[in-house]
Amino acid sequence: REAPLPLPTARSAAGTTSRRAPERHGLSLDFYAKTCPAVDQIVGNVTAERFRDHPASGPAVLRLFHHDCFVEGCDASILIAPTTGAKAGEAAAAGRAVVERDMEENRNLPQYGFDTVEMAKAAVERKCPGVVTCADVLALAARDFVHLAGGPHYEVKKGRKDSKVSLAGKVRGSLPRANSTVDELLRVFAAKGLSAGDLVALSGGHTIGFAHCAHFVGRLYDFRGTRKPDPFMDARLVKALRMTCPYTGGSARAVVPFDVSTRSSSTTPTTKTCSPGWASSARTRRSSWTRGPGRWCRSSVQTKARFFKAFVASMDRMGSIRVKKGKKGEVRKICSQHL
Ligand code: HEM
Ligand SMILES: [Ca+2]
Repeated sequence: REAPLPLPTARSAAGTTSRRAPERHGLSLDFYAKTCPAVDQIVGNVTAERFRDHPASGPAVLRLFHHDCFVEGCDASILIAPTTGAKAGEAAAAGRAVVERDMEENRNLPQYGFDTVEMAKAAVERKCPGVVTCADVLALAARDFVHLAGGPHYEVKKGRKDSKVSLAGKVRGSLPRANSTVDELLRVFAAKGLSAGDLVALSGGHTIGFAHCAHFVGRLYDFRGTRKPDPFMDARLVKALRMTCPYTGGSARAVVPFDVSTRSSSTTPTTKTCSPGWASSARTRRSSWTRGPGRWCRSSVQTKARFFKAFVASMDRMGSIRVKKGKKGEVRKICSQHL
């Protein structure tokens, strides 16, 4: 019997560095107490309606929040509209992307995620014009959808300013990729001040949502030139995924839910978090944890309560990355356009 691994709980993750996110970044729960006291509720009305009419908005918004915070901090830089018209032609001709959304990493972020944030922001603007930032609306909406989808509820600290720029050049290397090794993921997270514990907990975001077949089809049929599936993947999972994702001739638009049912698997957070999403990158033998990435993952999300606690703490840390204050930022009126 192997000795139990240290658990990457919220406390140990925070304790590994001197980070004290909330105070350091000056975010607070009552930031809009005087200027827009009902902001949580106003956003909540919109997210509840969107979840009812268009549930896929939930994962879309959660992912937006992640893609925002990892590139230049949580400043709504991801929300600036992609290049269109003459400028798009010029940029394409020069082989150059302009804003973050022009980059390949962000191209398949679903439009309904952006629309949802825009709707929530419009509702807030009607009640408290020019006060609440898009960055804060995004943080609140992401929180709402986590809860609506059956996850934990938590309070969101506010006070983030919106960015004055959105630059395509800042994207490369800032976001984790589907084929990153664990070591690469750890580096990307560390560069944002996030620990291995945060990486595991936040991967729980993949409890909801969808992935395009292209991200993993090689692992289903020809893992690293072996003409066999990835040996680290559960055979039932491979079978289930192959039904949606043929090796050739499939639709580039086909997606599968992260939380694929393998029938005999239970629906504990352990299975959900550590299965498709985790198996994907936690397989490399070169990593320090690889003697049992699954085991490491499983041990940290053993119980729902523990996983929820770690997830909430890590969301708070992710939501505090490089927050802009004062004149360093703006309060946009429409999230897709700078002032
Ligand atoms: C740990 C490193 C991560 C990697 C390698 C990763 C990778 C991916 C990939 C490849 C997809 C599928 C995209 C598509 O095919 O359209 C995806 C979707 C998603 N990711 Fe991540 N991601 C990571 C971290 C996160 C974090 C930190 C969160 C938020 C807490 C998150 C939330 C989501 C959500 C909710 C979706 C589904 C989006 C939808 O259905 O519209 N991811 N991710
Ligand atoms: Ca950003």
